[in-house]
Amino acid sequence: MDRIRIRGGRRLSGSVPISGAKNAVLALMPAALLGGPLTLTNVPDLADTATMAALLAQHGVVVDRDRTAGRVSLSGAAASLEAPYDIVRKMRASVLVLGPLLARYGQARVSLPGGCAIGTRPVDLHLKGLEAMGATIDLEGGYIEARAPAGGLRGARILFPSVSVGATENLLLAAVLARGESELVNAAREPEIEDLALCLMRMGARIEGIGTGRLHVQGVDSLAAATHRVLADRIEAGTYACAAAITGGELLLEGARLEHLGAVARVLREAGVGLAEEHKGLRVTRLNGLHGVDVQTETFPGFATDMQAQFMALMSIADGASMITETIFENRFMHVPELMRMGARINYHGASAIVRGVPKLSGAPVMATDLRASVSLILAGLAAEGETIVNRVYHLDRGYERVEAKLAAVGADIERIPG
Ligand SMILES: CC(=O)N[C@H]1[C@@H](OP(=O)(O)OP(=O)(O)OC[C@H]2O[C@@H](n3ccc(=O)[nH]c3=O)[C@H](O)[C@@H]2O)O[C@H](CO)[C@@H](O)[C@@H]1O
Ligand SMILES: C=C(OP(=O)(O)O)C(=O)O
Repeated sequence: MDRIRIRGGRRLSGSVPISGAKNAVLALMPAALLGGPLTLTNVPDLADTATMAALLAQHGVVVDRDRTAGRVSLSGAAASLEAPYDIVRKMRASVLVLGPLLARYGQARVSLPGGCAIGTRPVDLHLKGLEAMGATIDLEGGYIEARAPAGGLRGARILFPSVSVGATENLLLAAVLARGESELVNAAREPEIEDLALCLMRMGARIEGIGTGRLHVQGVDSLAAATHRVLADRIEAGTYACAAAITGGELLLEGARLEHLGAVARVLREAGVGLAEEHKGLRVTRLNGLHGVDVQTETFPGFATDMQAQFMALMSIADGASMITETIFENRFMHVPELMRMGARINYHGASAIVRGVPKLSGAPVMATDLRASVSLILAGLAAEGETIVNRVYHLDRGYERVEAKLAAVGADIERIPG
């Protein structure tokens, strides 16, 4: 297994190209099951993109992927309507093939994704929404067995009792080919959903209310070919913003958009980080000292749960205390004991952690159990005195394209040690 070695204490400066968003591309690629061909550009070269490509290929979609150019073309009809356990267990977003398969082919058999390190993550809202559209769902042998009524899925009014990014995406993907009108109420408003809706519109879908919590969809008979550029990854951008801040540096995040950071931008500014939108992207500067700021994770435009671990690393060297409350996932503090091994002072109980800033962190061998936890340890390593070795880098490779190369290019002393 690869590891990453960091020798901390270097101030970062320069430009970092922000890749296409992992969480957008994982919802966009399954749209190819609805029609097409679909060509996506600005596709990040990630383990998760490769997993989604493999899943679609085993469904029978022809995947033409140019990793260097960041382009994926997806064409052809599905020959298999089954998403097998061996692929779904690697990546929960695989469940996003369910809505499209059911809408276009009238049936699907998709492995239940199960929980993961950050929480139990059920898919009940996805299934209830599809049932409201007339589908019959059985859970059998660890699989979701779904069947549309004769004549196909029917449009429906779906009121989400709580906001779910994945359920909104799955039901939007299903509603665009359902008969009649659908309304998704209390839908997630994350920028990745707007990106999915815009791509579906390019393919011929009829959607109103894009960017709001209420999506109206008028089903159409078929979707046609389209080309769509994946939006920039706001979580990668937020992560590099923390890298600039934690090293006292300045970075231009090429392609990043301030409006997509939501509350992350406000909180970073309160902490003493300068953010300015420029023609090429977002300039991030650590102004003077860093101050402790309290945050609570929320759905967009609130503070993203996917930025919580990185912000905690930053707060670990701020002046004063910061209370960080995780409201989205029940077990998303696995970075805490590892940050503490590097000298961070953190107390946590239940969903809240109090971080009392220390003047210096010290390098240590550390291990992470999920994607954002891993990158928070890299951030801590950039600021720490001495050497940090981050183990289990495969988590990082799910969501960060060439992280060590991007950081080394702006002055970090970082390298990958092949395992
Ligand atoms: C590939 C992708 O885009 N992943 C993102 C997506 O995950 P994902 O789509 O899985 O997250 P959701 O928004 O669905 O989950 C939010 C909360 O709702 C719960 N829930 C969800 C569905 C359901 O049917 N029942 C239910 O109870 C979840 O357990 C969780 O506690 O949004 C999360 C919240 O912004 C991000 O952290 C993930 O990075
Ligand atoms: C939790 C995340 O992703 P996923 O939903 O793919 O596990 C993430 O991107 O931080």
